[in-house]
Amino acid sequence: MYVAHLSLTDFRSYPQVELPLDPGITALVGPNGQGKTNLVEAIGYVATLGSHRVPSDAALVRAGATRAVVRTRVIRELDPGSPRATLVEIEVTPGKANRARVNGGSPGRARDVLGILRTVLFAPEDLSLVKGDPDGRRRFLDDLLVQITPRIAGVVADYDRVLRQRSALLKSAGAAMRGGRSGADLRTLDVWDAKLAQTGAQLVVARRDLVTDLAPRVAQAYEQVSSGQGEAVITYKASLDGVLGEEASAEPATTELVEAQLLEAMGRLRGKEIERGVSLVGPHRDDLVLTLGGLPAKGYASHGESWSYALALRLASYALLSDDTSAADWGPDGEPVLILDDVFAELDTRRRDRLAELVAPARQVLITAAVPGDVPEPLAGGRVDVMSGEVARVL
Ligand SMILES: Nc1ncnc2c1ncn2[C@@H]1O[C@H](COP(=O)(O)OP(=O)(O)OP(=O)(O)O)[C@@H](O)[C@H]1O
Repeated sequence: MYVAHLSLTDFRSYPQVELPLDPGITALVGPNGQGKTNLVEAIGYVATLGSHRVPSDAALVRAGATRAVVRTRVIRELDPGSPRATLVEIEVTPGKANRARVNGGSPGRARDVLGILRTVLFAPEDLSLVKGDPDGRRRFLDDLLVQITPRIAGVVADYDRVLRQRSALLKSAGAAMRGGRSGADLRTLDVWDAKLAQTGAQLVVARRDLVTDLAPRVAQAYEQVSSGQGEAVITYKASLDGVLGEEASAEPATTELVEAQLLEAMGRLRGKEIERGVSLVGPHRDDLVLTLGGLPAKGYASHGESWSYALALRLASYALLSDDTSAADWGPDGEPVLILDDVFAELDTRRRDRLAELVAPARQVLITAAVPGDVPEPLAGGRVDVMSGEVARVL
């Protein structure tokens, strides 16, 4: 698939901009702060309903405006030689539920457009996948899951809601106990335990399966990027195992089994959870463990190795999505749009050339760079200059 057109209204620095795009390679080039990343961020938003730079939507709306609109025309080839265009329009209104329209139809839930466009975006922020806290790695897994199986977005949203409500209840149960009262809160807690176990189990199983599929691709991508220096191994570490012991994940992870395990773990932790007012077990406490040559990447890997690892995670995601022939909701041609935001300036020449070689054959690659010379020769395809909110194709 590829994006044939991007149109933005009041998104980031752009009051209005139109950007026609071709398949193949496009480098968006211009000095710092001119709006290159804003363009690719918008394309990534259509695929994931999130920004790779900020956790909430507020900064995406142009200062002074109340809502932003992102429109893309996505082309997907259902059969060779028969491309189909889908127009996706998302209205971003911070503080309210975002709305989306497909092919000019009536507005619906934004979540319903997930699966139409797939992207894999690699950016300097990805270094935190290796060096940062587990929440970034959990989001990495969930974003990828949603691109493969869009309905998982509903499970993630349900889990977050249940988690918030259960935590509130744990706090009030703790306060009641300290005040010498008990009763109603504990009975209600049983209901929320069941809900947390039910939605949490779906997420844990989906993530574990995803990591199983991703692991060999990460190992291969790391080897390619680093020219065979060090073995990259990824594993899913469930917080359940910390409560029930490693044998909890020894059996094949069916949803029913994990649901029962989560319930048992919550039962064991109840006193502690009430005391602390937080949910201590479940996918919100899990992690994706990254090791390099048998050592944890976080804390041991060098800066360059951490970069290669982050890149390997993205290239592996790209390979997985490209190989996934179920291709979300509407047929084949699921190869995602590959976005490389500001990355070449950060890589040494060897890694730069290696990356260029690996991504050059992709269906559509969008690159941002402040200096044209940072874009390696094999990727010097189409160029768009970005300057003061204007975009101009360089012929
Ligand atoms: N919500 C917003 N409203 C108005 N302007 C914004 C908003 N968010 C970001 N900007 C502006 O957008 C510009 C940054 O754009 P962007 O990050 O796309 O730059 P860039 O061309 O990728 O730069 P660099 O090469 O430094 O990465 C900044 O000038 C910033 O002030």
